[in-house]
Amino acid sequence: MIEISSVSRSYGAFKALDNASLSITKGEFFSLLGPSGCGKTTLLRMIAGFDTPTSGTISVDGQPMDGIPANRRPTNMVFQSYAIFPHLNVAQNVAYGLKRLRLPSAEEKRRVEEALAQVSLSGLDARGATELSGGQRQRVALARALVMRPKVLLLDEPLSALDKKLREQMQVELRRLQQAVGITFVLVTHDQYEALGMSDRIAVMFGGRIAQVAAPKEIYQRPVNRQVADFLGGMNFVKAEIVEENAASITVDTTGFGRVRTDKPQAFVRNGKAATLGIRPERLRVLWDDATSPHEVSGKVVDRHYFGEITHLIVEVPGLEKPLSVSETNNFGADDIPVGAPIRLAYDPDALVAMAD
Ligand SMILES: Nc1ncnc2c1ncn2[C@@H]1O[C@H](COP(=O)(O)OP(=O)(O)OP(=O)(O)O)[C@@H](O)[C@H]1O
Repeated sequence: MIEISSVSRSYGAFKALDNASLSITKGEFFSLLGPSGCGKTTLLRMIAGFDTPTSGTISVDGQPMDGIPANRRPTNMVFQSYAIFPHLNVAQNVAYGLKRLRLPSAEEKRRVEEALAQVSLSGLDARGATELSGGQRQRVALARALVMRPKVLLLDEPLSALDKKLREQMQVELRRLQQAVGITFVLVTHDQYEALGMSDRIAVMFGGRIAQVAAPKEIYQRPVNRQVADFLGGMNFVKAEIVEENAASITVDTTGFGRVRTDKPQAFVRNGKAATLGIRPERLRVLWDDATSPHEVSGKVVDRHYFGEITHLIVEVPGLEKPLSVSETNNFGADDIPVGAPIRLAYDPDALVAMAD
């Protein structure tokens, strides 16, 4: 559907995007995720036609986009700032782009109503654009893009202006909307929860380069390197040495977790013998009383942070350079474990991931 082939974008000597290649499938909800300045907006703008690659090509539906202006592309963009016209009402805002198509007025009205229904704004046609909540403004911006029936909807941090509750609600709605209309969505975000929760696949970017492209679970559980692992949430890193590597798995030696064989993450490229073994804090579980596990480490609680439904325990384990961070639910009383207490932790070997250094 969208083919991005060796695309770079330089501003003077600075490479905002460095040789990015990517295939986005028809009907996919695809996210570009990365920290500020990693080049994700630059890539989105080039798909939209608001910017031009310095080298490389972008095709949509098999058609190269070189030289095709934004308004002639089968794409439509929803901006972070909404860019809603304050002097027009809701229906006029949504109809704005349609004017150029010179549709019969009944047909135009029908399409506006359809788009408003898609974003759950039916009945607000006559409302002034300034008389809307943040969430409603966001919906108008979406309806205005959808009414053009694009093949691809490009969304540049569309939810970043909303407060947390509303943002979470809109994430669910946006995902539902995408599934209902079946249009390919490409979303730019720096919020890992947003990307994990909404996407079919995610491209994680750093410094103008694509580090990993995979489904949310794969990205979260099998990050290719520490940078990706870190960006997607908490991760314990343990020093490791590669003893064997084949097409499907990697075997590493560690202190603390011993010799571990893990599935190989996609696009794993080793750099000598040194590697890192990672385990997410929620994949370490407290072993209570006499419970045992074939896979356990033991240590001492050195700090504790309470977060309502969960507690973060910081556990020093002999032989490990850094204490382990453990995220345990408070169902069983993790919030009552005192600092200084001895503790045993169980883990599933499948939760361990070897990463390139
Ligand atoms: N017109 C421009 N001239 C010079 N540098 C630019 C220009 N546009 C973007 N850049 C630089 O290119 C890099 C990538 O910018 P881009 O907007 O793609 O980042 P981003 O990942 O979307 O970040 P953010 O989340 O902050 O928007 C940044 O370092 C930015 O300063």
